[in-house]
Amino acid sequence: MSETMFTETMLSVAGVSVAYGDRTVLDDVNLDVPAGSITAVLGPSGCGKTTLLRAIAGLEPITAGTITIAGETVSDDRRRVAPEHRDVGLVPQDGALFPHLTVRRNIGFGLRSRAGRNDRVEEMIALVGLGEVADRRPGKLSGGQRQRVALARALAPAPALIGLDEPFSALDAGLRTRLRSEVGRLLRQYGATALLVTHDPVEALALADQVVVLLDGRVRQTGTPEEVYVNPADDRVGELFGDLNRIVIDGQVHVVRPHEIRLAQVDPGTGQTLGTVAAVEFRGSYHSVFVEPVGEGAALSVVVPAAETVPALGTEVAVELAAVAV
Ligand SMILES: Nc1ncnc2c1ncn2[C@@H]1O[C@H](COP(=O)(O)OP(=O)(O)OP(=O)(O)O)[C@@H](O)[C@H]1O
Repeated sequence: MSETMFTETMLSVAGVSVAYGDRTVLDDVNLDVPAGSITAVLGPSGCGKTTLLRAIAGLEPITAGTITIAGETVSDDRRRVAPEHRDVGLVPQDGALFPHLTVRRNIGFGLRSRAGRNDRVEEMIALVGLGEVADRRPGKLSGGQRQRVALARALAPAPALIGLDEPFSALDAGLRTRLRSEVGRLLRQYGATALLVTHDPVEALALADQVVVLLDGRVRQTGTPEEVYVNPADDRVGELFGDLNRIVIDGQVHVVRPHEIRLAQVDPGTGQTLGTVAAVEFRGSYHSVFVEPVGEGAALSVVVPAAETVPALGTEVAVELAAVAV
């Protein structure tokens, strides 16, 4: 966890399974979300992320296990509390706003009691910074504005838990990054407890206190962003976060990230790992350089900052661990 100490568990998913017909899509899933924190469920398409969120929201029956929200058991083998009584706010993938209602009325939609409704709506509009477009309908908003309305609508009733389903996937790259940090800031400012499901490792690492890696309907690893990135439970988890290199130094195999190795001048007789530059891809602030090792092994992926010179294709280079390099 980050600096904050989380004590109360706001969401507990214990031994939960879900099946569609005779096909099990969630198998004995366990996760706890501490109050006031953000947990990301990360996994590739089809691993069961949306199903998990739907089960938590009460939209999907479970076949085994228990779901507890704010101390109340909402799903187990005997009971399934209706979605509207679960105290969960959902931000679906496409925002799912009501097209015929203004921003203001969309945000106020889930507020049952009239008392204080207007004040609450204005508070939410201010929180997400949509004052200037509050009387527009969703069709007249940008994608980023629509997602902020969806977030405000989910937050308005002050639910125990906010569930976000790939909330940035429909947005272009620049807006995605901007909105991601903005939503992270809003959730923290608000003290919300959130479960974010995503296939995007950057999103999970950037936003979450805790990352739960879901593969084929099973939790493969749970940890802080640093833990799952630096010490993946196995290769499949490691590969979710991008290139993994296996580099042999003095007969020992090191499994390292691209930024943990670097290119060096070939120094004969030193037992370096040698290879030739097989491909170079420009990635904006850095180049990804792929080195085909001499002898066996897959190409090594090395990060070279854009300000540094990139060797030409075919150049013979040495690859060494950045940590031991001098
Ligand atoms: N209503 C349904 N009936 C039958 N199978 C379903 C149903 N909904 C989802 N599935 C299947 O269950 C599996 C998990 O789907 P789910 O949508 O939860 O995955 P996901 O990780 O959210 O994927 P994506 O990121 O593509 O949305 C998939 O194989 C999917 O095809």
